[in-house]
Amino acid sequence: MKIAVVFHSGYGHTKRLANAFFDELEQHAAAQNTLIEIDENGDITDGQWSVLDDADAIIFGSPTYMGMASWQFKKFADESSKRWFEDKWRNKVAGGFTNSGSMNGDKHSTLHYFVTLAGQHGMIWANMGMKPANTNDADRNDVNYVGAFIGLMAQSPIDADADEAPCQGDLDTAKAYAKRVLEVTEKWVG
Ligand SMILES: Cc1cc2nc3c(=O)[nH]c(=O)nc-3n(C[C@H](O)[C@H](O)[C@H](O)COP(=O)(O)O)c2cc1C
Repeated sequence: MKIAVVFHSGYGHTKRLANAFFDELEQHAAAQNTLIEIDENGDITDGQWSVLDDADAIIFGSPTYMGMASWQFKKFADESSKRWFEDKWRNKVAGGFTNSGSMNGDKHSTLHYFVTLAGQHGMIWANMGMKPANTNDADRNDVNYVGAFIGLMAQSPIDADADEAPCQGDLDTAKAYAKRVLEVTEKWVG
């Protein structure tokens, strides 16, 4: 099972989330994983494109900026059109995560964009497969306190450093989502 995580992070908070997700993938012997960071110019290397082409699952990640994925992620997504022409990513598993300053912050637009991107490539979307923590007893550090079903959402206060946000609950949610991606990929790849 080959799982690739490709993400952008302007200031390190989304990278902290990506690292938590990736660390959980690495706990599973059956998975061969690669973490790919889109650089400040919106680029990845030819070797990294090859890793994506060879993967069974590709997980997209970006901060939410002005209600959408960052322009660097969008540049990467536009570049992926070269794969679209050849159906290179067809039937790979896809998933995605985003992080933003507000609890809501229009993160849904970013995840929806990832779902659309995955659909254009003919990929199979892996949702969260877990309940939100939304009762009276719920705590900010509970798994899926931000409460998304479609993909992973995290929140980082805008004045928090990247070594303190997203909070542990969101990092635990990233780990739970990594398990979900492993489960879906294993079933799909067989
Ligand atoms: C250009 C820009 C636009 C932003 N737009 C939003 C937004 O639409 N919604 C939101 O909740 N936070 C927004 N934020 C806050 C970031 O999402 C937040 O600081 C996030 O943790 C940044 O992640 P990063 O460190 O991976 O870049 C914005 C920040 C920047 C710099």
